[in-house]
Amino acid sequence: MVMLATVLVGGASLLVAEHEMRKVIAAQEMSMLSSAAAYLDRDITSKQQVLRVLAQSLQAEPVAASRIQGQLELREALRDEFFNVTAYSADGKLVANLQDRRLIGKLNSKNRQYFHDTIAAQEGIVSAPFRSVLSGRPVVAITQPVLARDGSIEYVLVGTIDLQRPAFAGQLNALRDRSEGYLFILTADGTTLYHPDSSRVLTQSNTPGTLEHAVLSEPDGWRDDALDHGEPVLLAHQRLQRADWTLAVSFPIRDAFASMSSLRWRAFVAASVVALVAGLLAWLFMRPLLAPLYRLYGQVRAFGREEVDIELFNSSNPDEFGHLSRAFYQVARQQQMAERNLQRLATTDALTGAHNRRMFDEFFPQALKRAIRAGQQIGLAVLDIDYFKGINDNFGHQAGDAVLVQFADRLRNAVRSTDTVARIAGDEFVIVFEHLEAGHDVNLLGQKIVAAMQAPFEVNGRPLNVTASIGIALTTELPADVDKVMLAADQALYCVKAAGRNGFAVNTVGAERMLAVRDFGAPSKQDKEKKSWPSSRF
Ligand SMILES: Nc1nc2c(ncn2[C@@H]2O[C@H](COP(=O)(O)OP(=O)(O)OP(=O)(O)O)[C@@H](O)[C@H]2O)c(=O)[nH]1
Repeated sequence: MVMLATVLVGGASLLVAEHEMRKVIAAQEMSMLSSAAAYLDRDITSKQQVLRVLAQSLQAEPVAASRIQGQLELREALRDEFFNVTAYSADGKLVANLQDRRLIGKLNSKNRQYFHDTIAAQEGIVSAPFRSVLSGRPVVAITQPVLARDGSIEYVLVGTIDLQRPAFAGQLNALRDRSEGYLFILTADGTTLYHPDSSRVLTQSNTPGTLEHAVLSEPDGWRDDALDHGEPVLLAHQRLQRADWTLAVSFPIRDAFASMSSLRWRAFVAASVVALVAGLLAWLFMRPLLAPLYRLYGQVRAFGREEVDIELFNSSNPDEFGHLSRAFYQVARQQQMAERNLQRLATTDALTGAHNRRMFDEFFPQALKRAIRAGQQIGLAVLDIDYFKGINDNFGHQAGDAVLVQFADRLRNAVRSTDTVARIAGDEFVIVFEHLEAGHDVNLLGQKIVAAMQAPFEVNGRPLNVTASIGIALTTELPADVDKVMLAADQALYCVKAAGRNGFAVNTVGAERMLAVRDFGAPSKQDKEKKSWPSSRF
């Protein structure tokens, strides 16, 4: 992350720097072009001035055509300013030639464009570039008419500039202090007037997509998305004032940013090294800080495998890991309690608080297995409240509920804490007696329960006698299965009911006969009362 961030920030900074650098280079090139354009403007003006002075002197003191050659040769400034200077009569005949007087009278320029333009304009012009008939070199002509006293054109003076003369190119290139890229000059119609590649001079191109078109179609300025022979270049251009020439510079981006590319690479390497070292140091620094987090993670996983207790997370550490551990402790504890609550609701009878049928069905087979492993006897009592329907019918359903609650309480109080009381149906309860030693007097169990019901129950604020029938099964021989134990207890219960209720019977599992039935004999006075409860269904 640190490395990525460093490289991104470094890359973005270099991009911004490159962008700014382009602007700086473009500004430098534009300023150079302005200087070069001003220089050329001054140069053209100065050349025109030299011709104008000559023309004025010829107008002031008219001379014969044959004497003009002498006039030209007298003026040193003409040789300094021009490649050659010629003079033509109004009909185009060569009357003077500074370079070679032998050609006088042998040439006629009346069909040359610059001659026509000068005659038509009646003033000096700067011509389009053309190949000189005299020298065979690419030249530009600067003309100046010499007027007769009547105002007509008597002669035309023509000064030519050799476009490939080292002085011309040298002066321009001297203005540039860069070796990358090159400078070139175009005329308005796309003719190349100057180019370092001399074969390009006098060629014409102005089709869209070319460098020439890019230069001529836009106002003075620069752009950095032009292509010069497929190579991206920064293109700057500026028009002259004295001629319809445009100076332009093509500057290869690759060269311009050669130093930048190497800088970019070095910056990338440096940033990578710095980021690596920083990342390593950060890791070394963070590792001991994060160690408690890894420890906590291991403890949470161990807790998930139920290998450690939840209390392990009740940390007193005042740091972030302590907070995290305690937060986990609280959440896990709440969940544990919610689960326990759910478990309790699922296994408890909502009315009496005794265990319910589901709990009994799970619990009893396990209790049997435990007894088998311990080699102990196990007892199962099935209880049914006598004439309970009559209680509901005569005293109301709420009274029946109150009896059930009190009945369950009395059962729990009558047995040991290791014995389990459950309500398995309306008025049916069971008690599982565990840890019974061999020879245990089971009658005592039945008697204890019967005795617990002796005191009157309290229903609607009034005493009510409630009795129960109890069938007890005892496993004398192990193993014994659940169904057999239940059947033995049910048989015992049936016997008690058949004998008139309010008593208990004990049955051994798998035995042919009943072990004992406690028979209360004739129904007591209370039993008679119960039977006399007014109920059609009773
Ligand atoms: N109040 C109350 N009554 C219930 C509840 N569950 C079941 N009962 C009622 O308990 C009565 C049980 O009736 P029986 O099975 O005929 O038993 P009994 O009247 O005690 O008859 P014996 O067992 O033969 O003495 C039914 O009337 C049920 O409607 C309960 O949660 N609350």
